[in-house]
Amino acid sequence: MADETHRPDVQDFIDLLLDSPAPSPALAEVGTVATVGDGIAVVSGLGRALSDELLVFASGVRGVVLDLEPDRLGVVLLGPSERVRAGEDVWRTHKVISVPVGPGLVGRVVDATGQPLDGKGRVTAVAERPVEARAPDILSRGAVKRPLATGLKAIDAAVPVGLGQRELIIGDRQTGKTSIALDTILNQARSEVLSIYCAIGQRGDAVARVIEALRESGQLANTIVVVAGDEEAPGLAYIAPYAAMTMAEYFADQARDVLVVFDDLTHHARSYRELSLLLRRPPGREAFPGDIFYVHARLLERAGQFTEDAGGGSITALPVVETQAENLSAYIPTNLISITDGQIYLSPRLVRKNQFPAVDLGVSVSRVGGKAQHRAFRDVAGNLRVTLSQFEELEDFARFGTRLDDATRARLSRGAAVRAALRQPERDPVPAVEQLLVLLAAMEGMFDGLSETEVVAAMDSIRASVGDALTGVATRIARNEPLADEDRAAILSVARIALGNALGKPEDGRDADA
Ligand SMILES: Nc1ncnc2c1ncn2[C@@H]1O[C@H](COP(=O)(O)OP(=O)(O)OP(=O)(O)O)[C@@H](O)[C@H]1O
Repeated sequence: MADETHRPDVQDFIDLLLDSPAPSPALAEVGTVATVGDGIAVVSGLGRALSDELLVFASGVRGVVLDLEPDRLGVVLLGPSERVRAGEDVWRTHKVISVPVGPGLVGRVVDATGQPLDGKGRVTAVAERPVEARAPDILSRGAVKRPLATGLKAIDAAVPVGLGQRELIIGDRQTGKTSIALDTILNQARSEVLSIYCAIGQRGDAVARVIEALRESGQLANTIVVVAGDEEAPGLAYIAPYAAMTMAEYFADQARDVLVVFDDLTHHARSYRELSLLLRRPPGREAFPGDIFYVHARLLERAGQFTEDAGGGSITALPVVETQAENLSAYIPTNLISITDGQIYLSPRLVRKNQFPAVDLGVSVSRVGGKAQHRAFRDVAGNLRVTLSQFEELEDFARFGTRLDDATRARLSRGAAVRAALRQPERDPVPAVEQLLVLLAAMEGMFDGLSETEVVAAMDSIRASVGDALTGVATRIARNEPLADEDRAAILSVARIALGNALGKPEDGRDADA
């Protein structure tokens, strides 16, 4: 009897269900870590996860799905793998890996996920955008026709770079690759171009030096620094350049010109190779996975000059790649040479001669920049390459102690003077007018026969003498007009006086000597 009185009536049960708050179904897809190590985790039980989806581990580490297989996921970790344990839970986020974008990033040092590394507090973002994006189509692209001034005589005169171009900086270790990229960023203090420096797999002290140089010059305020160091998870190094490109795209959409430096893609390729081998993808040439070309092509294809309809901005990419023993035909360098619109090759031979920047003009080329070069430069620098290549040939020949005729000797002395004029210390980008003055003076033979110290003194004096006399020339250069004969004459007369002052002799002192 007692049992019967306590048995809940079916109607009561239904009433209870109806009175209770409506059940809210929540979809929690949880998987488990099967194995973990070296920046990779294999996760099971998340059969519906998508490629590039962000996953969150119970330990707080995040990861990106790179491999989709029926019974397991290959996940690249974006944090230390030591924190992740086999057997721990993993959740789907239903989001692809994204980074914050917006003006709040300018002047900041952030990691590959956009989190601050400079201790200046949270980054204020306008939005979050996926790190992977489709490259703009052909109709959204315009011609590269505006110059990007690097402030380096050897580059602006002979291997000019245009806004929206992809120019590779290539060379052996310690040939000055980073210095060229950094000087180009420093020179943007004279322009409206916004810079992004993306350090991939570099030692902390090397990155700290770059940040210090940017801070000292005040250019950090106009630059975003994205860092994925060599001590961090290889997954961060892998996504860093894509994250930097996403940040650049935000500004290009607002019609801004952006310069992005990837320093360097050799480390990027190595990180991707490491991840791919750990994920047991089949290795190809030099053990790189088969899609390594696509990895770099889809990154650099996102750069360009865009039409008004597509935002009107531009993204100029300066990827850096390291060669070994000057082998330009190694796998990653040849891939990048074929993806980019030209390369600036830095030669150890010139480094040994203390010729900095060590740009080898015989091997360097700019496939589109010539159209973007200032017209004034085209006039002056047209013969530069020829003069230098003839000089280098003769220089080798003259080493045998052959007796030389006067014409050959004159050519040698002109070549040596022009090469000396291309020298430039680090962190000292030169404005266009000053470059023109120095190059015109050298090409006209004003430095012939001078010692190296004399050429340096002469160049300093010439640069210091750019004043009111040349304002007209400066304006015409800025307006991209060619040099008139009067301009050349004005430049040469200013240069001649400056040269006389530098050598302690009025006018051209060498005549007085004779
Ligand atoms: N214009 C210059 N004048 C004098 N020295 C320079 C110049 N440019 C670079 N150097 C020197 O050359 C060395 C190498 O420079 P840098 O670090 O830029 O080369 P890198 O090729 O990027 O090196 P890494 O292989 O380590 O990446 C540095 O000691 C630097 O001070």
